[in-house]
Amino acid sequence: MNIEGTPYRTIWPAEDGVAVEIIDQTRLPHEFVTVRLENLHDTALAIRNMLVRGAPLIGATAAYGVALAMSGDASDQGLEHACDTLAATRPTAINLRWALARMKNLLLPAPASQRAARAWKEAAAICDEDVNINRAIGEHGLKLIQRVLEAKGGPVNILTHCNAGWLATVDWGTALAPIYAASNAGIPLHVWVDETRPRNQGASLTAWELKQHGVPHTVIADNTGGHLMQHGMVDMVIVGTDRTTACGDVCNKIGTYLKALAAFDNQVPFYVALPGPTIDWTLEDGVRDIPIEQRDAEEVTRIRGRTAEGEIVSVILTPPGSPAANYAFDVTPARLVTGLITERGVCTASREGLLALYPERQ
Ligand SMILES: CSC[C@@H](O)[C@@H](O)C(=O)COP(=O)(O)O
Repeated sequence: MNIEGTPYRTIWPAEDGVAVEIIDQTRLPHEFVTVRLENLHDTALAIRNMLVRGAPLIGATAAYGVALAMSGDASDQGLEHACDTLAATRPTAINLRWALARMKNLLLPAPASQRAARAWKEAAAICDEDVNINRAIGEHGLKLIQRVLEAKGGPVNILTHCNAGWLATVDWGTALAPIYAASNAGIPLHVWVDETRPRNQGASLTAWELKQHGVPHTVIADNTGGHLMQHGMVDMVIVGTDRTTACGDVCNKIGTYLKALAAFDNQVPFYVALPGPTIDWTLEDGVRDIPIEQRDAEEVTRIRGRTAEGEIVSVILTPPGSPAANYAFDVTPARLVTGLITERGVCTASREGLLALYPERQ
């Protein structure tokens, strides 16, 4: 992705080779700031405080966190400590655990003297794989968008929730990858961007990305999607996911389930784009089994933005003393999902559908 003409990924090793650099996503869309992560502590804080977020990027960052930790203490205890610390940062996105398991399986049998070098190489490989996976998701999703174009003409109106774009991954994104592929192919399209309270990843991040790429879009309040669907103003929904079960239940940013219900009621196709590492093959029933992160109530009671004078401030929305709850994710049952867009193709949201694409998981 190009930012003002400069190609960027969301995470990269620093030039001096002893740190990692990220884009601080808490500062967007008002300021573009990069931050150096120097050690395990910095990395864990960056994930927990959501300087980096989005399931695939959390996984990639955790892999680099292990590499940074190995550069300091490459003992067995050092490795255990790094993996435990990073695993405790956020509970829902399975990519975090997937990346840590991959690093641990690689590093544990290796001599301590070789662990740091191997960890840096593996973290870079995870990042490169993520980019290739997302590019492939884009190509498969593009065909779905092309079909809508052929059926009804343009522009194709796509609704998305949260940010599952290049900022949520190393590059390209998952839900936004087909949109970028379609835009690059010259397909006329328009994206409805759910603001995605409480942290506003849609209004702050998705809108910013789409603007950088020149994709026409409109930010809407979270409750608007149902109305638009009733009036034929949404041709398809594409969202990302933080964890999808082996049976195709999809966990994603809070509010996704309500969009799926509205889409189902209005016969609007509801697609979920995901890389293989987001599938949790150990779980079946997503509503019952996926741990849902609960974050600080202040994310609900306050809102952050820029004043007319250019100052970035946080203001209070609620009466003093009103309690608030902040469930960060919800689960959309497979029966509401039209299809899963993966790097290996599109399948039904079902065990059979997923196994047809990932037969090695039989
Ligand atoms: C490609 S990212 C898919 C999901 O991670 C995304 O939709 C999402 O819910 C992100 O949540 P966040 O809390 O911002 O990390």
